Amino acid sequence: MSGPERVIDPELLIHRDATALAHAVAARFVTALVDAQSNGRVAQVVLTGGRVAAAIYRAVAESPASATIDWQRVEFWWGDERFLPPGDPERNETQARDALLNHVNFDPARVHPMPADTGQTPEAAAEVYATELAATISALSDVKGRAVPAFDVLMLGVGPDGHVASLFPGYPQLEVVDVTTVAVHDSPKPPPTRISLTVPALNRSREVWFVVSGEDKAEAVAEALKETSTLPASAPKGRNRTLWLLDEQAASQIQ
Ligand SMILES: O=C(O)[C@H](O)[C@@H](O)[C@H](O)[C@H](O)COP(=O)(O)O
Repeated sequence: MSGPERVIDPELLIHRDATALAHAVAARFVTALVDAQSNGRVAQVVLTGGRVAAAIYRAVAESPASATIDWQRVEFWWGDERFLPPGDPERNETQARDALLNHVNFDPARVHPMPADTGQTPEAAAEVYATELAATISALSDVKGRAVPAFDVLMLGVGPDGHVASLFPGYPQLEVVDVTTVAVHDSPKPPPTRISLTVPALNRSREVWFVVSGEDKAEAVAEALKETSTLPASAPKGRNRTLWLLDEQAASQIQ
């Protein structure tokens, strides 16, 4: 029986604007990967979709410091995906390849996109991903039997409704705890069909980074930071650190 998990208070870092945020998170991302690799690990990162994430990926690709990363020893996962045909420009995988992966010397065997729609159901695709993920976040545990983090950095955008990945307020997937990956139908954010990691899977990371920009997110950010919040964005917590990486607009309603 594992003891109570330490409660990690969220840390807020507020940046002048979206551009400053993207470059600051890119610098943090580079450092986190270099630190993981300096500990002899393959750096395990979980990417997300959205405009803020895309700006961060571009800033990483443009950063001279990213040359200090051994990109062959970075393993890429996704926190969620739009269930669309392979190569669809709306897929988070396509966005990440265009903005980052196609500019670095990654190891294809270490890039794990969520399955595209090739005729199977999103449920079957979610199961395929859960199996692929299991090899990495299987029953790894420490000497006291506690599950240990599988990821070094897990990045999450936040929607105006407080969604993260493809876990939306009031949707049943938010409560799922017995599997790591689920299908989502009728998403309020188009496109409607998606695949998402569940909260327990999102929580298997040393660090969880919420990357949020814009006035339209300010209410969701302020709400998610309340102890009593039930928003999806209030659920993911890093084992070591939970960072809210914000610009001033997104932080403007925090009490
Ligand atoms: O597939 C998606 O759409 C994303 O995973 C989603 O969770 C996104 O990160 C947020 O909606 C924030 O998006 P923006 O950064 O574009 O506001």
